[in-house]
Amino acid sequence: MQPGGERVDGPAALPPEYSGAHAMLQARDLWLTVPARPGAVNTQHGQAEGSLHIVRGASLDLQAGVSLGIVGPSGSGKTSLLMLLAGLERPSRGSVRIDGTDLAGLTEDQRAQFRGRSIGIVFQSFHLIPSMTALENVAIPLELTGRADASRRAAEALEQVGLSHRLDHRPGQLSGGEQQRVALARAFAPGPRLLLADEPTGNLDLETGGRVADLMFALQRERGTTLVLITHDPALAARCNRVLAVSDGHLSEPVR
Ligand SMILES: Nc1ncnc2c1ncn2[C@@H]1O[C@H](COP(=O)(O)OP(=O)(O)OP(=O)(O)O)[C@@H](O)[C@H]1O
Repeated sequence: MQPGGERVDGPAALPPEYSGAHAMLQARDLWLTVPARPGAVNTQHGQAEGSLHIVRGASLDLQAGVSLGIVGPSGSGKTSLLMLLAGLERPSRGSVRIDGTDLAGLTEDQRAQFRGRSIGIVFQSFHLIPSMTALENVAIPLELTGRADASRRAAEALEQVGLSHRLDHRPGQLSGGEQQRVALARAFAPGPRLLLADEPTGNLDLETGGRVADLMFALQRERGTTLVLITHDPALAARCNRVLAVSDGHLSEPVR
């Protein structure tokens, strides 16, 4: 990683507060270091036993409304990096600022509230609550952030992903593509400034995955949401404004 991190510029018509030096998402020298198993020799990075550096000095600046694809081999640290950006993991070193808020300055509860309002997350395996209907799954984050009209907004969000005829279906009664569309509705419904997507098409066949990706990019552009997309698929990553690669915990320009 170059000193100062990777700068990813936004589209031409950015609001003034997010142009220039004001990055919407700013990660600085992020490290995630965990203890290696007692007695285990850490050969992964050729270093002494005792600690495992899963993310190693990742930095980036991302302007509002920009999409960034992150590629890299299995086990290289992509999901771990995303967890740091979401504030779901605490960095061992470094900082994450989103819309000017330093995640380290928030308590656990404040971070959860902040995430609920400002960050949408989409996972490979959907992570819907099986006992709840599509409508309830989408309404939950809205209720948690205190929206009085959660149910109406959830219904609108499901309509926007073409699922107004599936409001009362539980995840087990939905196809994989439909479940991921529910997950997209859930992620976008609170109007997040940042969407973090971890292999959102990884559990879907090519055609269904393509349709889910089309929908995700359409919503992202329409809402001006900043997107960080993790994927194994170079073609999907290439749909983003910019692509970076993770290798052995390092973030860098991908090798072409
Ligand atoms: N809390 C943890 N403790 C120990 N090792 C961990 C922890 N979290 C992740 N790892 C290890 O760090 C490495 C990176 O994991 P990560 O899930 O970030 O990779 P990835 O690039 O997302 O992989 P994949 O593409 O297969 O999902 C893996 O070897 C994983 O086993």
